[in-house]
Amino acid sequence: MGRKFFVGGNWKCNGTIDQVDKIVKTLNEGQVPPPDVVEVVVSPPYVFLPVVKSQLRPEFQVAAQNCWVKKGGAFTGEVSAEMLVNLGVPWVILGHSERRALLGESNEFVGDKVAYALSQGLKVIACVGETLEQREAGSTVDVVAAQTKAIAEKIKDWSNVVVAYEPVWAIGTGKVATPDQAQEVHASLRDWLKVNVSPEVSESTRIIYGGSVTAANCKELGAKPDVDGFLVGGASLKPEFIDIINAAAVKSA
Ligand SMILES: O=C(CO)COP(=O)(O)O
Repeated sequence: MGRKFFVGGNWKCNGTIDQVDKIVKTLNEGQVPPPDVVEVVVSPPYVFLPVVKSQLRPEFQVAAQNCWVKKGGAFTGEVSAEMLVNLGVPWVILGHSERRALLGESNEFVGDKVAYALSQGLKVIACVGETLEQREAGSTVDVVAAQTKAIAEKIKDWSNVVVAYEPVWAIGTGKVATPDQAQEVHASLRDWLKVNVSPEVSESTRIIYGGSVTAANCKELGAKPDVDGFLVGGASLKPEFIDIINAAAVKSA
């Protein structure tokens, strides 16, 4: 079995209820390939999760953008994995570079979060990626390997994990990685999984690309053999997200 194409929309900290209604309407009306060809997951801010989940076409799923590292309790401002499960939210994005950089989430903390979320039955989109300085210093492969290792040390079962390679310099900048740059890192991540986890996990785990993905660049990126889909930021708030979902056709063609 091949890896099913995966398209995630990370809305980040954006939207009003009126805008959310509009985006959901656009998603619900869009022509997209069937669910056996592409898995679509949209990630609104927490406060909009219930309304999006209740209004979204049933074959699209929702994800939270974060969750707490362990069981809920006296952790003001946090949302626990248990709460997401309780609301029927199947997915969570963890380790996004904005949280790593702005909120100081370390590799180890992200590994703990991934392990806890999986233990509660959530599926995880785990983000890795290098900064511009790290790329220029030639350490891209080492950086993403270290981020992946911190997760691999804490989990055994990868079947509910999607890895999102999101180079920090490409996020929100309009500076997309070239298809070859993306393929190179995706292949190195897949090789890392093969050597350090197992050939089966390497073969079956989806590695998706994020960073300035648009309708204009998604087909070329998605055609690369180790690019199994996308995690889309800015363009996931726009009608072009439907075109990006349709890039799944490059794999099923
Ligand atoms: O961070 C991202 C998705 O998680 C990518 O954001 P942009 O698509 O806006 O560059």
